[in-house]
Amino acid sequence: MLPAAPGGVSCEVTCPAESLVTARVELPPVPETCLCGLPWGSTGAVAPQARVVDTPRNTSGTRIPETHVESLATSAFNMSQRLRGLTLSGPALLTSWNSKVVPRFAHRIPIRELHPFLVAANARHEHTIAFFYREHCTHSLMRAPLFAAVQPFVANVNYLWVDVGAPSNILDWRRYELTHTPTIIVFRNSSVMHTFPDPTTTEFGSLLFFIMKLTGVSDAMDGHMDPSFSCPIPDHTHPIWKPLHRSVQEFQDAMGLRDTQAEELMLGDLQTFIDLGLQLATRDSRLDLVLRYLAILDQVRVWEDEHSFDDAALYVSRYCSGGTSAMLAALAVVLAMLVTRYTADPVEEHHRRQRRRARRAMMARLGRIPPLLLQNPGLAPAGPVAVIALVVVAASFVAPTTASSPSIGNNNNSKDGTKNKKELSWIPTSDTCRPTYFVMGARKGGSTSLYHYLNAHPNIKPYSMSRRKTAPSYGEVHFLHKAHYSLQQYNNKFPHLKPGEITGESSVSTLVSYAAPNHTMHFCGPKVKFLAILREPVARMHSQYLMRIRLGSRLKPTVPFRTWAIKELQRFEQRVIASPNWIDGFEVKAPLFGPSGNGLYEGLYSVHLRHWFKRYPRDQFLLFIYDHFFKHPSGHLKEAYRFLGMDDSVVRCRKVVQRRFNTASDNVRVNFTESHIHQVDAHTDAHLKKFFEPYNRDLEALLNITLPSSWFALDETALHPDGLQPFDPNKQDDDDDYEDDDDDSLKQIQAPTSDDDDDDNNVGGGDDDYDDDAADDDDASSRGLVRGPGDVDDDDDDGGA
Ligand SMILES: Nc1ncnc2c1ncn2[C@@H]1O[C@H](COP(=O)(O)OS(=O)(=O)O)[C@@H](OP(=O)(O)O)[C@H]1O
Repeated sequence: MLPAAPGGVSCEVTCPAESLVTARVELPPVPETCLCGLPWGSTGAVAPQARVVDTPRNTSGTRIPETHVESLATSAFNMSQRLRGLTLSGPALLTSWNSKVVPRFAHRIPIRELHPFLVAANARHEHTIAFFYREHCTHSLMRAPLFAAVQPFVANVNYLWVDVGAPSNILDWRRYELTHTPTIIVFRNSSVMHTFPDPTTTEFGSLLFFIMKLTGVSDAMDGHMDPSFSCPIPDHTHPIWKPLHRSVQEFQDAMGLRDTQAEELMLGDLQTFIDLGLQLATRDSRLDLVLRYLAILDQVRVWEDEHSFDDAALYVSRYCSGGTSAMLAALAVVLAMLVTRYTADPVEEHHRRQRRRARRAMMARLGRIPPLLLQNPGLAPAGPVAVIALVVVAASFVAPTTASSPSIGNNNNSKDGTKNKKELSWIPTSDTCRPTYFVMGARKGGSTSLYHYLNAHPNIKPYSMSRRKTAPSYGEVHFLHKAHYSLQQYNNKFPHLKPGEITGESSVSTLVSYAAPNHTMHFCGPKVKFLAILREPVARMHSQYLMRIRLGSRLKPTVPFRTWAIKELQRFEQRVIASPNWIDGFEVKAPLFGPSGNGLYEGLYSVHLRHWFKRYPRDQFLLFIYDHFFKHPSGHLKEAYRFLGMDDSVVRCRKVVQRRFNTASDNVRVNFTESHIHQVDAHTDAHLKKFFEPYNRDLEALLNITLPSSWFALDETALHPDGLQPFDPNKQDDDDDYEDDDDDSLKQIQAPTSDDDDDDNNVGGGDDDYDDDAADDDDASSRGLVRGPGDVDDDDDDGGA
């Protein structure tokens, strides 16, 4: 973003990936910040105000007329006001519908009928020009009049409107290699002659452009070309599609609206639609609809790795093709904002009263807003957008902000200890999760000890295992990264809490899970807190290796540490090669491994933390360095208590921290005597340290800390120019060293099976040695934990303590 210009805001406007133009425009003043990354398709009646401050060009370097960019930018800007992170792209699309520039398609054939048609046309040696559209693709609709306008001038050709229809037509989409709508394809003798995905110019019309291109006069138009824009056809092979599509359907079903009905309702009477949404937002029974829709947005966000609801809404609108979804997404965002503002944090019964009061206040204010709007003629042109805007502004006026809310465990008091009636609390319902803090790792970082130390506090209650529990709790629930359980089943794993009490869990895969931040936000809300102990990555890796051998968990005692390290490095590199975009500037863009992780991947703390920081503010994390924590454990434990809002004077911390949990001797299953091959030799240590060095430096920068020098200390002379070398270069690493997991005792400790795909959506394909259940092996068995059969899937457990 550029610095604000006098009297306005400058921002870099870049079209989404499928568009072509990059330009910098100066925009009128807006609250907070300016809006970037708008869909260029959001056009409509606007008052031009944006000013281009450099020369817009498309990706092929062609200069784009400034006036055109200005009008598009202004149009998008005006219709998509940014309000506290919200882009109302739905209403923006809606405006173009309402303006009635777009006729409904008069002539159409479904794509399924196109092939027989072409075969028949072929028999007659005819050409066919087909305009592929989707009913709810705004861009298709906007191009349609241009296509229609040219029709009278086209002779001796079949002129077709082809409805690409629903996902069930995917084979036909593939047959014609359709990726976007609108697309124009010219067929000759029933085979494709030319394909023009969204060939569009506002001045000449898409087909006219096509004809000019055919006749060779198109070069003359280059200076007048628009940036292209179109609706991508959803990738139905992508794993997200099914849940996304299902969620959208469920949402619309739950609202009692078919897609077209919703659309008509919106088009016919936007105010009614908004009123309906607001009613939903104020009724308990319907809040889950909003949350459900947020789940859709979350899915999209996980997929696209976007940063805010408006981006997610944008993608929903694209992948669900059109105005309805965009509108619903935008509306859902508004509602969600209202909901989250009015249902902020923890637990107890008396907070329900607060919530009821808050809801009454909200309803009163909402009831007042439309008349206010009507009385203010200045707001009239903004219409529906302003309605939503004012609702949001009004809601934020009466509701507390996240920053001002109290910390967990002390949620009824403001920071200075006085009661603040305006501060509302997050009330866990069946829709929210019971734990309010998470020890998130790192694996082998001492998290078991930390979790036990925390639980020594009388008001911090541990994760409760089932009634049939056979071993002490280690706090791993495997919910946030795998979603094996329903929320209710998850909550049942925790005790019921009295006022002033909190509970939490410790699943060491949480830190590295790509899906967990979104899951946590979705199920546990914005106020939960996180603790982690970060251990020097090579030591951490070594500890993990030894644990696996001691437990006989997929690693034979004959495998030297160096061999395992090489194998892990290779796995890491293979995954990186398979997913070249997984990281960008130490920011993870794609999950490289599932929760089973990888010896190296798990030590890239900055990468994982940065992913978390995108979802939760930094001050909700308490991060310890292993070396520091265990040097002065009692002082740091007190700090952890205070961080969780608990009184640190009621526990004798010095006594509590005397015990070490989950040490080497706690997790021995096989007869194993450590020898030199199990140690970290200088060569391996040097190469691994070298590997981790940039990530550790990045961690220092991210957390603004100085790590202990031991994290970087390496013996340069032990480095080999060709990288980490096996003990015997002639000996291939034998996969037999990595045992198949046919050990029943290990199977017992796996998390319950589920039809759910791995939420982390590994790239790089399967690695049989390391499936996701290995994570659970690590999490559970690593701690010497022996679960009884009922402990892992005892979903009927009422969890009561
Ligand atoms: N008080 C104290 N001081 C120093 N070190 C300690 C302490 N408590 C736990 N530990 C060490 O932490 C390692 C176990 O970490 P985790 O509990 O996070 O392991 S796990 O991922 O949950 O399996 C494990 O490390 P290794 O012994 O190297 O395997 C524990 O010894």
